[in-house]
Amino acid sequence: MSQEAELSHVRERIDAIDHQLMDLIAERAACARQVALIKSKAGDHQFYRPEREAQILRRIKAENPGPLDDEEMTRLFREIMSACLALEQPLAVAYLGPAGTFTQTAALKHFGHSVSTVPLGTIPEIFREVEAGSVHFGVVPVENSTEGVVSHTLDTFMTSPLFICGEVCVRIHHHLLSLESSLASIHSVYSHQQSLAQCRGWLDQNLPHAERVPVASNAEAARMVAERPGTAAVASDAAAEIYGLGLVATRIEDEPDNTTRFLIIGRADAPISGHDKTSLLLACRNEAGGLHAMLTPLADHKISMTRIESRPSRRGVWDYVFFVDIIGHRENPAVAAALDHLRRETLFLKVLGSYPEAVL
Ligand SMILES: C=C(O[C@@H]1C=C(C(=O)O)C=C[C@H]1O)C(=O)O
Repeated sequence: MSQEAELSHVRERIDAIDHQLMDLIAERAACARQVALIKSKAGDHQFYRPEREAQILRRIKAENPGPLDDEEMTRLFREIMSACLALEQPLAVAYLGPAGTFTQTAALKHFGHSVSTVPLGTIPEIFREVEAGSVHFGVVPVENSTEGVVSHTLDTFMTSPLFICGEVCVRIHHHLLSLESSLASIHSVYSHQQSLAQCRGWLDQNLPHAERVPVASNAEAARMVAERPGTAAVASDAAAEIYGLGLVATRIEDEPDNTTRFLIIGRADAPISGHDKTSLLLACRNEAGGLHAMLTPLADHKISMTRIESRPSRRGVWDYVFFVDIIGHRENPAVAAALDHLRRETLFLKVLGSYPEAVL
């Protein structure tokens, strides 16, 4: 067979597969519509089901036959589900803007591209809009593998009635964006203070004399730099594209596997998915053994803790509060028993939410 004939044979096969795929996706979308009808009839307006989506994505990952890797395969299914859900209920998701931030990347990674993303200026504003019901969910950064905790997010949870209903991790690559084409012409570098910190080593080495200017977000830095010759921003390639900037240097983060974890916040948490986490806010007695007494119930019920963070309470009543993440859903019997026990051992316990462990 000639190369032409061989190619056209395989292409015919691809066309036929695409046709089948389209029919199957359309059939899937019709099923999602049917689900919406059944839910509406029962007066259930919870169209978005994070636990069900997590289960589907986990199954896709487990059954993926290759040659596409798990990340690619789950990403494709993430988008199919996102489009199907949009037929049931178009979701509005607030994130820390402006357009082009890593928080927007996190929102799209978690929900897929069929949601509308709403940029807001500050973390407390995101909480307020979700509370007010003007958006369905919010996405906020909570911790970075190099720089640690995003304290603003934790502090906002102390007074918020909202729940955590999901988590998503994004690999962060920082680039140096500018109107200039050489490092020698750059006298100031703008970015969010976390990003400046994540690139400290590179900046010390390559731009030791440039002033570092912390601003509200990386994307805001890119927006400002687009109007200021002689400056540069540390931000994402999405921001470079949106604000028309060139990349003077790429991947300038000090840690190659620099990852940020984001939380999805909503007015309710998520039902059991089978692989869940629970986030807690605790205050213990300010006395010898206080912290020990707080952790004993977790150990007694064999609950693993994945994170513990202390923050000044800023309320005067307790000196410090602790943010603790544990494995398991609050409705799992062992977790429920540990929480009962914890309630007796601590001055204050608030369950910030149970939610599926990140799949993507
Ligand atoms: C179809 C449903 O509703 C939504 C859409 C889903 C999908 O497309 O698979 C999954 C969960 C929900 O977010 C459902 O609840 O099963």
